[in-house]
Amino acid sequence: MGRPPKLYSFPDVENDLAPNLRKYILAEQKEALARHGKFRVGVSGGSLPKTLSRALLAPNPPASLDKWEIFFVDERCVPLDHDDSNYKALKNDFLDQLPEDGPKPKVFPIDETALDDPQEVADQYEQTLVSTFANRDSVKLPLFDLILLGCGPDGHTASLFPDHALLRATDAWVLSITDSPKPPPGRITLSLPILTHACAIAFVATGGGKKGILKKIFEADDEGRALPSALVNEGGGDKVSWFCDSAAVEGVGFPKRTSVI
Ligand SMILES: O=C1O[C@H](COP(=O)(O)O)[C@@H](O)[C@H](O)[C@H]1O
Repeated sequence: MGRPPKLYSFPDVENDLAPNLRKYILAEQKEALARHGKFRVGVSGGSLPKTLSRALLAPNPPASLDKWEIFFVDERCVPLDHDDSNYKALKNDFLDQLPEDGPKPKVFPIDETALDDPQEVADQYEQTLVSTFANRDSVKLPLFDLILLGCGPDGHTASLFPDHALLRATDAWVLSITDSPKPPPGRITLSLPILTHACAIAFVATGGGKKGILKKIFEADDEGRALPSALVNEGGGDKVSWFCDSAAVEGVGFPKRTSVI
């Protein structure tokens, strides 16, 4: 690996990982606000929203939350109130837990009008990105301030799955998938180049169910190197940080850090 990612390992999610993730996110927020007065964040579904809320809600939500713009790195093509919806997970675990009278982020869910046509959902979401990011960068690629990713037990991240043709897609910002190996089959996802273009990229992977796959990703042999999460490591280099607990990194030989400075 040229510019290796940072691998953080914490004994416990609640007491160690969450406060360090908070410190990291607030540092990225500070830099983003200094750069352009906004904090544009891409979030995942799965287990991420729960850990995010542990990190951000206590002792109090960030004061500048009204400067946050939250997008989804991937979404399942289901109604926003469906249990499989990544938006619903973020809403239940984080948005609905914010104090009523406090600042609120601006959130960009998918359009629900064409859920039976994932390509249409992807095109609409790409248009959302185009209109939001249009004044920056001359928009060759949207520049997220922070991307927060999960890593599935098979090494997938966002809705980019091992060996899938979407891993080679470079033209569109938002891609559709109709044969996701993990249900539901219809989904949209940011493409790999958009993920790795971000200013900062953080994976959150916890629990013993992740340990085998993290070993493969960080050992990066032929099989491991080709996994979607490993491709983010390769493309993002030292912009990438992994927030893991001891159970997830057991047996991983890669150098580990124990605290965000
Ligand atoms: O299906 C998905 O899975 C991944 C990983 O989820 P996790 O529960 O193993 O953390 C998630 O990052 C992605 O957003 C989601 O759609």
